[in-house]
Amino acid sequence: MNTDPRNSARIEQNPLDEIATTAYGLGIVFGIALALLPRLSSSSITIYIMALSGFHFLEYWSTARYNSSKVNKDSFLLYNGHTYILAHLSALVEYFIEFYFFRSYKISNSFRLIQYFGFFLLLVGQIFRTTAMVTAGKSFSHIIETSHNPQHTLVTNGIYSISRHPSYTGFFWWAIGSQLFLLNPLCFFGFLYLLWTFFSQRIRYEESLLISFFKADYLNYKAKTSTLIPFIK
Ligand SMILES: C[S@@+](CC[C@H](N)C(=O)[O-])C[C@H]1O[C@@H](n2cnc3c(N)ncnc32)[C@H](O)[C@@H]1O
Repeated sequence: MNTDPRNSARIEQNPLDEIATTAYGLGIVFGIALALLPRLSSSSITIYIMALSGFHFLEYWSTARYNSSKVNKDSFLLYNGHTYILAHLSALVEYFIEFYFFRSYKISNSFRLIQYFGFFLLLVGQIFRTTAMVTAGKSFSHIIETSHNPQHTLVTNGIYSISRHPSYTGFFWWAIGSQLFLLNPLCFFGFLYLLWTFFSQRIRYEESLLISFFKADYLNYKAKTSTLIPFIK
């Protein structure tokens, strides 16, 4: 058993009432969406809500399980900035407006292939995201580390040998896939633009720090591993 206090979750950063309420709330949202699944003429919105609720639960769970010293009430990543909340609200608004005015397009069989592809991206995105958090373990942090701490080692194995930034790649394709799945053309392009801009800047900044921490080791890793986000080398 690991008794090193540096690896333990800090109780003052994890108010148990808040953690329990948040997890319960996410479970209720998931459960309501699941119960509505067979009752609606289009199931994509309920599956999207289940995927969103599952995503936020897994963010806390994988941090708590594999990176416990860094877990805190914000690890659910529910308050991920105004743009993030606005993006999901826009997706819901677009979906419902189009469902109201162009119902036949939203439930048409002609677009099934796009939806299947979107669902596939959503699923693969979630697998990349969670696997990255599990693989990186203590080297992972929701906030970019600006100084090198001794527990932070360079991770290049497992999913990090497939993509240099698997958690970002996963999040990128998850979000793009969700808009294909919802058949939301406006949010599809909006998400694509916002996410690409966000991740290209974040990766540039994160890598400048990683190079200062790991020097040639990171440069070698970078030279042989792609990001799997289009046009981000
Ligand atoms: C939110 S995590 C994202 C990790 C990675 N960019 C990804 O997408 O899987 C950010 C932290 O991970 C660290 N990090 C990124 N790539 C890493 C790697 N290959 N090995 C160790 N730490 C890494 C960064 O220093 C930063 O503090």
